[in-house]
Amino acid sequence: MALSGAHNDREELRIHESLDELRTDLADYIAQLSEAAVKDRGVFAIALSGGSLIGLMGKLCEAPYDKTVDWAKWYIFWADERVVAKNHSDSNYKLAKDGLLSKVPIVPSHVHSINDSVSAEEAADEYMFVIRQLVKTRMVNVSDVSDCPKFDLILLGMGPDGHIASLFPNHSVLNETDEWVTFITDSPKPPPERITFTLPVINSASNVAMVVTGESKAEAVHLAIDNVGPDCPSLPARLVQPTKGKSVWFLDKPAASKLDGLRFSE
Ligand SMILES: O=C1O[C@H](COP(=O)(O)O)[C@@H](O)[C@H](O)[C@H]1O
Repeated sequence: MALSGAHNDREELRIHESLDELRTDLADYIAQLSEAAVKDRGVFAIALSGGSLIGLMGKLCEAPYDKTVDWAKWYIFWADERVVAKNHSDSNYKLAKDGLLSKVPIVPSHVHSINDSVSAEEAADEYMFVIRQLVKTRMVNVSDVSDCPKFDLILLGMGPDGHIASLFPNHSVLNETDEWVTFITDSPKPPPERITFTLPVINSASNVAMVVTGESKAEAVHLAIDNVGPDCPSLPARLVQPTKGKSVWFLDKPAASKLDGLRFSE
């Protein structure tokens, strides 16, 4: 690892020499959290995002993880989803199914994707209902601070504009505090209709991982982590601050290249 450190006892920064090294560290991290949650509660409730994240999780399909992870105990959700058919190339579900879920022995009934045959608003409402039922049975834990679901792990990517899940900069969706899951119909990044976990749910998780690679994201990483400028408080990535949980940034060197105080020797 090029560098590993902590801003405070709840926020960790892991900067990797190579994507291969990042992939291995990410797989180790997820496997360890899965093992701990299964030991503690008998299940592991994990929420995925779309985009580059799924490719970076690829090592989980390989030895030793394919055999050592207790896949039957995984309950899978999406922190955000595009409102398109499940077989559409824009679907975050399809991305995860093709790249991960079809390659490991996940229980199909534990995979909680959105209803793709209703409107964005209805899909968000239905998804919240599904999560509510699983909170009642404690398949998903509940936060004692916010009464929100407390996922064991929420995995987030970040766009070059600093968006996470489908929470975009300066969008009114950032102010949603009543709902666990909400919808937008005007995403600046296509496709326009999406559903997304809200900030209170993300910040209620036990663990949040932000997995970000590439130079195009270096400026947003700098703004989010170095907390620069009071004028950009609505940068979504900056608003990820788990109330009681822990957050870890997984970065490669290009994504970390604009962080204050970091100079890498080649
Ligand atoms: O649209 C989305 O973008 C973000 C970031 O994607 P990336 O390809 O730049 O990593 C992703 O995290 C989110 O789930 C997705 O819907």
